[in-house]
Amino acid sequence: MNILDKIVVDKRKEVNLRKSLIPVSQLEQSILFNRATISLTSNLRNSKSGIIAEHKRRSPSKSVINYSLNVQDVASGYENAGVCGMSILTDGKYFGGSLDDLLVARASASLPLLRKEFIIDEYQILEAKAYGADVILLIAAILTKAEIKLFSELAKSLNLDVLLEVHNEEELHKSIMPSLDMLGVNNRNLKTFEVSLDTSKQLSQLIPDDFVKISESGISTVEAIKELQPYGFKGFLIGENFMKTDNPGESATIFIKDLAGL
Ligand SMILES: O=C(O)c1ccccc1NCC(=O)[C@H](O)[C@H](O)COP(=O)(O)O
Repeated sequence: MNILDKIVVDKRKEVNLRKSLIPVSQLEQSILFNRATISLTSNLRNSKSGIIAEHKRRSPSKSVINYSLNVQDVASGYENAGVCGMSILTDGKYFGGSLDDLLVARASASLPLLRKEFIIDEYQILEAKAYGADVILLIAAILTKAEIKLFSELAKSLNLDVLLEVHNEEELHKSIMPSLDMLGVNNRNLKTFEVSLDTSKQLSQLIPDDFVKISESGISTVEAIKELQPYGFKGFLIGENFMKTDNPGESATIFIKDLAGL
């Protein structure tokens, strides 16, 4: 079993429990459920930096990253830095996150918010909307083609953007469909946890131009972004590099200024 398999086993139990505690009708009554969403896809198309900054307390690859920050400060710091969007890990067991983190970020910043979650059930997409997300992540490695279609079409019907994540060519081939907005290549090998930008570079040429391309994981320098931009990447998802510091917003500000050559 690789780490994704383990996460999915736990996630199925968690989602079943959540469904038994909070019915869909209650999610639909959330005051956020009918809010107008903000498009990360449009922000990325019009941005020079393309930075999507993540809130990430811990991870399977790095263990503890930072438990001493509050989401409100991180979200407003990222917004002041000028990032295009914010990613919020809502998984508790492996990443130390929660749906409350998403709610607090929603109240603290007007950025497009990505619910970074291991989505295996339509219920989690309704949760994402009810807790203030603008974008959902679908991970090709844990979904069938039929599930990708069903989940992405549900998300679009709720005006949520859809980011589909792949690790290899096979996942990419089964996933391409019009109900996706963005295609993300994850540079982290989930068997070894090694990261290589070559994964993004190799898969980039197979991604049709209709989708905004995002490179995810292991990005810690401005040079890495400059290396990836010629391959057509418009978005760069950065977690640990900002979150390991005392002030992720300030780190993102310095990073974005460096990138712009200021
Ligand atoms: O980060 C991990 O260890 C991890 C392990 C298993 C599944 C997913 C994982 N990370 C989720 C992410 O996609 C990253 O948090 C995101 O791309 C940012 O990565 P980084 O900049 O390297 O923190």
